[in-house]
Amino acid sequence: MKPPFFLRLDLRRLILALAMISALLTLGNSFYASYEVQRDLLIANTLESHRVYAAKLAETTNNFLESAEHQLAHSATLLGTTAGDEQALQQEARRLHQQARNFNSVVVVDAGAMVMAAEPEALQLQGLRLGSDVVRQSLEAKRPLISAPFVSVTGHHLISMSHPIFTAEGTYLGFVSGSIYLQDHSLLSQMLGSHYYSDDSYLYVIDHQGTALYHPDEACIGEKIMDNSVVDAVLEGHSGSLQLTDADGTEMLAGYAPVTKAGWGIIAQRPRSSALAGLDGQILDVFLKSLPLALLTLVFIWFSALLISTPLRQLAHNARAMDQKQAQDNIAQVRSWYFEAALLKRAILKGVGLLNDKISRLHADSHCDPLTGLLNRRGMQKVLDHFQETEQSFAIVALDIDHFKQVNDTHGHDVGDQMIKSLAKLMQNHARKDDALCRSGGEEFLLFLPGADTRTAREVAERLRGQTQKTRYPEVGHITISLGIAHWPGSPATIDSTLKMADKALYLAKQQGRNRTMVA
Ligand SMILES: Nc1nc2c(ncn2[C@@H]2O[C@H](COP(=O)(O)OP(=O)(O)OP(=O)(O)O)[C@@H](O)[C@H]2O)c(=O)[nH]1
Repeated sequence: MKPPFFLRLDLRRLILALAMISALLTLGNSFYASYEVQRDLLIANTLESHRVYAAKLAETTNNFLESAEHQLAHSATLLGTTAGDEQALQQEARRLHQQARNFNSVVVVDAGAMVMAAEPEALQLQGLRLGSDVVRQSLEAKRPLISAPFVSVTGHHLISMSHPIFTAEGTYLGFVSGSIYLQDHSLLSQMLGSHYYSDDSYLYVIDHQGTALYHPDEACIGEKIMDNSVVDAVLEGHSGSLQLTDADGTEMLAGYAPVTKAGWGIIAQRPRSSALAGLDGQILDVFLKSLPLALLTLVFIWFSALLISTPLRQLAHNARAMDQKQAQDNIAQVRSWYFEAALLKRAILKGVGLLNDKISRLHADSHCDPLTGLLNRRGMQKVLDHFQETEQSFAIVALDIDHFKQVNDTHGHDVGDQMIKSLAKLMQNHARKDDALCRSGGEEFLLFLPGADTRTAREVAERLRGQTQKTRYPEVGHITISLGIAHWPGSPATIDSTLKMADKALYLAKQQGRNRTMVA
C-alpha cells in the first residue's frame, strides 16, 4: 500500500525534517541552558542577599546587646553607691527602664534574691524573693549574663540581661537586670521583625542551644530547632549561606551569621520554590520574544528546502518520462542553480540525447530495407497512411528487373544484390525530395510520387527505364526493367486496389515483352 502523501519521504521533506529538528534542538537547548543559568543566578543571588542580611542583622543585634550591657553596667556602678537607699534604687530602676526603652522591665535584686526595686512598678515585685534558675545563675555568676529564653510569671517569653552590683570596696550587693520580651513590645523584637523583604523570606534567631529566641511563627519561640544544618553551622560560629532541606522537607536558601556577644545565631531564609517562582514566567517571556524570529527561521528553512529540492524533483520527474517527446525540452528548462543539480541535468540530457538517437535509429531500421536503404513494406505503409490521412493524391510506379533470375543464376547472388543496390541508387538519383521509394520484394520496387498525375509518372518511369537500359553494370552488362503505373485517387477508390492496379500494369508490361511502361 502506498504511504499517505504527507508521510512520503522526498528530498524536500527530508531537508525540512533535518533542518527543523536541528533548529528545534538548538532552540530547546538554548532555552534549557538559559533556564539553568537563570536558575543558578537566582539561587546564588538569593543566597548572597540572605547571607548579607543575616550578617548585617547579627551586627546590629550585637550592637544592641553591647549598648544594653553598657547601660546595665553604668546603672550597676550607680547602684553600688546607693545601697540601702530604697528611693534611690527605685529612681535608678525607673531611669534605666525609660532611658532607651531597651528593656521591658528592670529589677534590682539583692544578694539574697530579694527584689529591692522594680520598674514598671505595676509588676508589684518589690519585696518578693525570687527563686528562678535565671536569678540563681546571676547571683552565682557575679558577672554580666544573658539568660536563655524563659517564660516569666506574667506569661511572656523573654530573656534577661543582668549585671552584678559591687560597692566601691568590692562587696557584692546583688545584680541589676533588664528583661527583653521576645514576641513583641520590645526593641529587639521590633528590630528582628521589621525586615525589608516583602517576599516569602523570613528570619529567626536561636540561642547557643538552638532554641528559637525569635521566630515569625510565635509558636516556635522557646522551641528547640533540631536536625538543621544551618543551625549547626551558625552555632559553630560560622557565617555564610547554604541550601538545605528543613525538618518539614522544604528546600530552603539560607544565609546565617552568629551574634558573638550572646552566642546566638541569626538565620535569614527563603523557600527555594518561592525564589524560583518567577523563573518559569521569565523563560516563557524569552520563548515568546524569540518566537517571531523562530517562525521566520522555519519559513526560511521551508523556502530553502523548496529551493534546493525543486531542481532535483523536476529532473527526476522528467527523467521518468524520458521517452516522451517534450522530455528533453522540459529537462533543459529546469533551473539547476547549484553544482550537483547542474551536473545531474547535464548527465540526464546526455542520456536523453543518446536514448533519442537510439530510438530514431531503431525506428529508421524498422522502416528501412537493409540492403538498399529504401523504405521496406512497413515504412511504405506509414507513407501510405499519411497520404490517406492528408488525402494527398499520388502516382504509383511499380518496377521489376527483367529476367533477374538469370542474373542470379549466371553471376551469383552477390552480384544480384549489387545490381539491386545500383538500381536503388539510380532511383534515388531520379527521385524528388517528396517522393517515397520502397523495395517491396526481391527485385521489385515501388515509387510513390505525391501530387504527380499519370502523365508525369509515366515520364518519370520512362526516364528511369531509359537510364537503366543505358547503364552498364559490371560483370552483368546491360539490363532492362518493366514498369506499371496507377494513380490514387482513381477507380477503384482504395489505395490497396490502386497498388494492385499498378502491379497489374507491371504484369501487362512483362507480358507484352518487358522493357516497357504500362499505365493501369
Ligand atoms: N540476388 C538477389 N536475388 C533475389 C533477391 N530477392 C529475390 N531474388 C531473386 O529474384 C528472382 C526473381 O525471379 P522471378 O520473379 O522468377 O522473375 P525474373 O527472373 O526476374 O523474370 P521476370 O520478372 O519475369 O522478368 C528469383 O530468382 C529470386 O531468387 C535478392 O534479394 N537478391
